[in-house]
Amino acid sequence: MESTSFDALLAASRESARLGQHGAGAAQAEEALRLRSSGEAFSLLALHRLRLGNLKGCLAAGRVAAPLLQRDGLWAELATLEGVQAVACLQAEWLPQGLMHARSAAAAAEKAGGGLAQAWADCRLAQVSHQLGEMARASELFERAEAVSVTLGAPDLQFSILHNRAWFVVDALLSQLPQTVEQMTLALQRLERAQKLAESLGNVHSQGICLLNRSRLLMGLDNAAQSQELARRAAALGHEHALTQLFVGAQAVCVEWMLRQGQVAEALDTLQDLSTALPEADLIGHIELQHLRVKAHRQRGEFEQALNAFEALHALSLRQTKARASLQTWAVLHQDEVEAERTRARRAEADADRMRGLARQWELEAHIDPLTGLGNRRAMQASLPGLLSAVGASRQPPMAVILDLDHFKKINDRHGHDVGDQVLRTIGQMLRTCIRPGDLAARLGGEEFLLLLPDVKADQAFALCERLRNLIAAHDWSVLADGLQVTISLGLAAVEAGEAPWNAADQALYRAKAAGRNRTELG
Ligand SMILES: Nc1nc2c(ncn2[C@@H]2O[C@H](COP(=O)(O)OP(=O)(O)OP(=O)(O)O)[C@@H](O)[C@H]2O)c(=O)[nH]1
Repeated sequence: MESTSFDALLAASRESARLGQHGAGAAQAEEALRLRSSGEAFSLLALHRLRLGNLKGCLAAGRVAAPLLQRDGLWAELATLEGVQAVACLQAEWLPQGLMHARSAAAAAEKAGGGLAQAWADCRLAQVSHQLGEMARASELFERAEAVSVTLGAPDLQFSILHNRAWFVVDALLSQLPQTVEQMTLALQRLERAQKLAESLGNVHSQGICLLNRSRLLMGLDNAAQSQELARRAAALGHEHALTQLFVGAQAVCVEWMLRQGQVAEALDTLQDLSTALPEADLIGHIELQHLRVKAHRQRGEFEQALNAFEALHALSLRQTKARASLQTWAVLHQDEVEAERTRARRAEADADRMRGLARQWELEAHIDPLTGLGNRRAMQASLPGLLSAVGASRQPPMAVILDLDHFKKINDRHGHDVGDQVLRTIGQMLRTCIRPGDLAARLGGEEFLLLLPDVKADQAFALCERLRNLIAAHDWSVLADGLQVTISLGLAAVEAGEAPWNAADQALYRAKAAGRNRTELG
């Protein structure tokens, strides 16, 4: 039950990742982790948190996930996770760690084997290389990864490569670095291709960021009308799927357009609404809005307000620098926290293992007769549907044999209860050795045993009964007690569908007892 809901939550979180619905995906991964500690669930959580802009949370989940995936030899999953962490480090401008994670991704991908994991790792390494200013290396890696993604038909990887290559141009544009028309046009083409892939994948997050970045590039190329159209579509997607960063980014493009149109009052009103909507922690978003506010006041000649806005912008930038610096030291400072999380994860897993072990043992005990080690009545009832469904092929119902010790009360009375127990145990062993691998033997209770024999004709089953009866009668029981003799009576009949599947065998046994015992009767 628990494992079913865990598996379902994990699958749902994976599906949310595929569809770019990261708010829901993070909640599903967290819910799954409440049931069981799992490298895959932590890894999904890291991905969702990255997409939601929670970089610290992403890295925290990643640090717990990595050793679990490594322990289980899930190299492809580990490569993906390392790639996600590399991207988180890049977003925090923590390049050395980004490089480390990208290299770990490549190492894990090599262990995983197969071109796809390696191509993803190349893509991550390319992103880091670009950020480090190694443009030629970045292009080479991107091209190698792209060739693999096309050959293997991996549209999500293709999307990532196209989008990342275009993003470098958009990023430079946002940082007010001049870009050539050729660079912007090429980036736009890549994003158009990426957009088609995102649509075919049905991933709303990917579609949204494509629309947004296309609208930013179009603004850079002074194609305002089309830029507005795309920004509005991106904002609608962001609003519909609670992707706040997307929504605010797209609205910021609209504000930019209002400013170009001279609609300054409207632009300032919209900026106010956006600041309220954006979570305080989203510094990048607030900085973008504040940039626009400075621009708006300057445009209207409100230099004092522009100066105030600029000071606020400066304060935000300072906070961002501090946040980035603190994120860089965070991993070191919070080593204890991470360790505690790991210990908790290990303990939860050990607890879950123990509970699973106990459950298995209880399940087993509930079906086993402790005296003989044979199955009990419950075990027989549980295996009956399987036996009967196999009947279809052979068209022959299993034979049931009920076997009962003769005058067992006298044995107990004369030789003691312990000897009686020994007799029952010995009979259990004899039954076990006499039946074929597909046959079932159980102790129904007291001195009564049941055999279920699939794929056997009545005369063969009768012969087995007689062999057993003679074996038991001829056995040297005196090793257990002086003068001890044991015989059995057997009733044999085909298993019947319905409430009392071995009723006919029971009736036959009754006749065997009535006819003088130590004999087999066929029902
Ligand atoms: N030693 C021992 N005796 C048991 C166990 N379970 C049931 N018995 C005894 O088995 C005896 C069964 O007696 P009855 O039902 O009269 O049957 P019987 O003496 O074998 O007579 P028939 O079946 O008519 O031949 C009772 O005395 C029970 O106490 C057990 O686990 N160990």
